[in-house]
Amino acid sequence: MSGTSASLQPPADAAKPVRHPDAPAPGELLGAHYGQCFGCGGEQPHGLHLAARAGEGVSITAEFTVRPEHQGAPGLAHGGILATALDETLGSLNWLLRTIAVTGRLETDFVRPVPVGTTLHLEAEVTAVAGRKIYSTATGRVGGPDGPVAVRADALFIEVKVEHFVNHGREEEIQAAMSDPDQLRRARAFEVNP
Ligand SMILES: CCCCCCCCCCCCCCCC(=O)SCCNC(=O)CCNC(=O)[C@H](O)C(C)(C)COP(=O)(O)OP(=O)(O)OC[C@H]1O[C@@H](n2cnc3c(N)ncnc32)[C@H](O)[C@@H]1OP(=O)(O)O
Repeated sequence: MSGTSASLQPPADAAKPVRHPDAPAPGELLGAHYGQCFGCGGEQPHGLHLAARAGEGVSITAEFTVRPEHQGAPGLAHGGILATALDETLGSLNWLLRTIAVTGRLETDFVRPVPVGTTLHLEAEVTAVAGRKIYSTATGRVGGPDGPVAVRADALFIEVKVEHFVNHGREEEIQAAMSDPDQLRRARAFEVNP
């Protein structure tokens, strides 16, 4: 079964997304926005280590290989992990808009089981923007970028100020992120939404 709830339908006056002039070029790897991020961080041993690449327009491609620590049923990826991979890919789109945003709603269809060892080929794009609301959609395919769809999602991200993280995040991680020597990650965290 698939379908999208009313809150994921952009309003009639929604705008087309506009790629930021300083967005990474198509084909360029985005890198992690935070080393400890479970989705993309390289310092997170059990994380997904998802590698996202800028596409044309406001689109992203990404890959994630299911490891044994990502199982739900024996030999199969946990559904929540697959939803995380979709969420992370969708979240990466916001860097192409140069907007900081968090997931408000994520609706996921699980179409096929995904065995351990499989590489999930993800594709996501922003479909519309209405004020602070960013509407986007993603698929994850198996067997190659043109293989059958195993998972798909529609999402609503909401633009936030950096204070969202500073006010709600645990102090020690916020301080560490603020002094991250990686200039690009600092820029993604602090300069996109002054
Ligand atoms: C110092 C270190 C910095 C680090 C910098 C890092 C930067 C890069 C980090 C990115 C990280 C990526 C990782 C992957 C993406 C996550 O996983 S993000 C984590 C998961 N998400 C969250 O934790 C969000 C938790 N929720 C919230 O904080 C609040 O509910 C929100 C989403 C900010 C919204 O609250 P709000 O700002 O008060 O906005 P609100 O007025 O309620 O809603 C605004 C509009 O959105 C609509 N809306 C809000 N929620 C929903 C919903 N669930 N369903 C439908 N509509 C909704 C409202 O109806 C409203 O619509 P309009 O009335 O304007 O038409």
